[in-house]
Amino acid sequence: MAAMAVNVGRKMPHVLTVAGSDSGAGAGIQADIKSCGALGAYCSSVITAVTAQNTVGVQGVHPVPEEFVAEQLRSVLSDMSVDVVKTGMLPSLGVIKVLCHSLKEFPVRALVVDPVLVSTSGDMLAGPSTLSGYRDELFAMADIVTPNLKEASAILGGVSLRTVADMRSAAKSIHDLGPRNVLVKGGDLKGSSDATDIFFDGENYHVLRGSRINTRNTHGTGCTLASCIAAGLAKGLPMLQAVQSAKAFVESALDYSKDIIVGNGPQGPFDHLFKLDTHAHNAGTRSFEANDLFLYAVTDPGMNRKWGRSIVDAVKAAIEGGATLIQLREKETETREFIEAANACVEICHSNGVPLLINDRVDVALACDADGVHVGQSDMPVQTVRKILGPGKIIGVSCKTPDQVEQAWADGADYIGCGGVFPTTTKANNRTVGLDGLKAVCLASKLPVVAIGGIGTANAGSVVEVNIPNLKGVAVVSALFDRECIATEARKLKSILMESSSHAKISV
Ligand SMILES: Nc1ncnc2c1ncn2[C@@H]1O[C@H](COP(=O)(O)OP(=O)(O)OP(=O)(O)O)[C@@H](O)[C@H]1O
Ligand SMILES: Cc1ncc(CO)c(N)n1
Ligand SMILES: [Mg+2]
Repeated sequence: MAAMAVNVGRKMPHVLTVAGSDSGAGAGIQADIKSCGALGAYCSSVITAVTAQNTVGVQGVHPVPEEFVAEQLRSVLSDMSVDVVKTGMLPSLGVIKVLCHSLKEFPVRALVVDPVLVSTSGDMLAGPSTLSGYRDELFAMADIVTPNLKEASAILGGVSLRTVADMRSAAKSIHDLGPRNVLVKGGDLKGSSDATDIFFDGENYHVLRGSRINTRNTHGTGCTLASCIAAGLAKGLPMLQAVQSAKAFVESALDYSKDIIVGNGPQGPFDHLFKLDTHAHNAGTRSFEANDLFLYAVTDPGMNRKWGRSIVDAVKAAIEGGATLIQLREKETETREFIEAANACVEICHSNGVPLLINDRVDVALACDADGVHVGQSDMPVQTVRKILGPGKIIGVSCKTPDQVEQAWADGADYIGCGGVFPTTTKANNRTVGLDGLKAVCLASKLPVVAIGGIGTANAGSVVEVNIPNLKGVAVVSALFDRECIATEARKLKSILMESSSHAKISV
């Protein structure tokens, strides 16, 4: 006889969201799944409508037939031990009826109703009959209802809500419609310097104050808040605590994401997964800008020995003279000494806002938390470096040909070092590509390019005059580090680059 499937193990807190899909993924089902995931709850999803939506607005709405919403509800509720149901966009009275029917057949521990009526862009997300469905059917079953100001006003027949006192009386009136708790959200309260919501449990009012984050990235705050409340309840929090922690989550997510750029419209999404390790890692790392390549200084142990300088002193002087990026290229230095110097250089570079890269040695870059690594064609493959360093670090690759450039881009590099442009004594047996080779590489590259090899004050101008937009700078070794005063040479070189680039397209 076949054994019955028996579930032994851990039960995940489980939220079912019954909502619409947002193709832009900042709100709707997508926000709900990300929010629950971020808080450690499992989130299943019954889709009530598919919207064509972005950061500009809602371009189209395609409701899912009511019978098929019913079928999805049955599939999930009959099998998956849902703790809490959270609702978002319910496009018709029919869908509300189907949901109420399913909840009676398969009761859950709590019901969170976000009465989505209009998107922030002003587009209708619910039909005219929906409002009566909420009032007459769903609210009585709800543990909490979370209208924003416009929704609260619509639910109450169009009363105007302009102050926190108005929000209190709205919360009371909506409570009279049957839900156990009401949260009137003040995200849209005009002229408010904080973000105040009113929570009413039928007896007490709680004024929930938050800091207002100054950002355009607020698309989906309402969906996120309601999902976080649902996740909190699924994990066993009492209602007020679930609401308070949900509000704190939204505030942190908005703050973390206040400058992210996704889409060109007036209301961008935010990053629900900001607490992931990968994100924490990125947050501390300065993002790479192509202009960092402008005056790129590469250290050389032989030259430092010759002039009696430490790596750290050489780096300080290069930065003082205006170097925009430092690469430590220490082929012969002992690992212990290399790491000590690299740690000191990271500090100096970061306090001056200059990125520090390590040549070839991924282990040293990790050990000192440098900004990235520069590798040659016979060093560790770029894909492997990327895997080890993660998405936030800078990876540069030396390339001589368009094929190598294409490969570097496909493997996830951030910039190309092209050379030797001119003959050099710094690198033995290195084929010179010339200005023509440099040009071919720049034309083939989707990534920014820095020219390297035999470049100094005498010929830097001719490099700039190659005049291809993604040629972003020159990398130098001897021209700085094999000179008596590094800072003076760096200044001279920088002014030549600036002067030539004011005629060409290369720019700071
Ligand atoms: N700029 C902001 N800074 C901090 N908190 C905010 C901000 N905007 C909204 N909030 C908070 O986010 C939560 C959601 O409120 P909001 O009024 O934005 O909902 P909503 O209009 O339903 O959102 P949407 O429909 O865009 O998903 C509330 O707790 C609110 O106080
Ligand atoms: C699908 C969907 N649900 C809810 C909202 C409210 O933010 C939206 N914009 N889109
Ligand atoms: Mg909303």
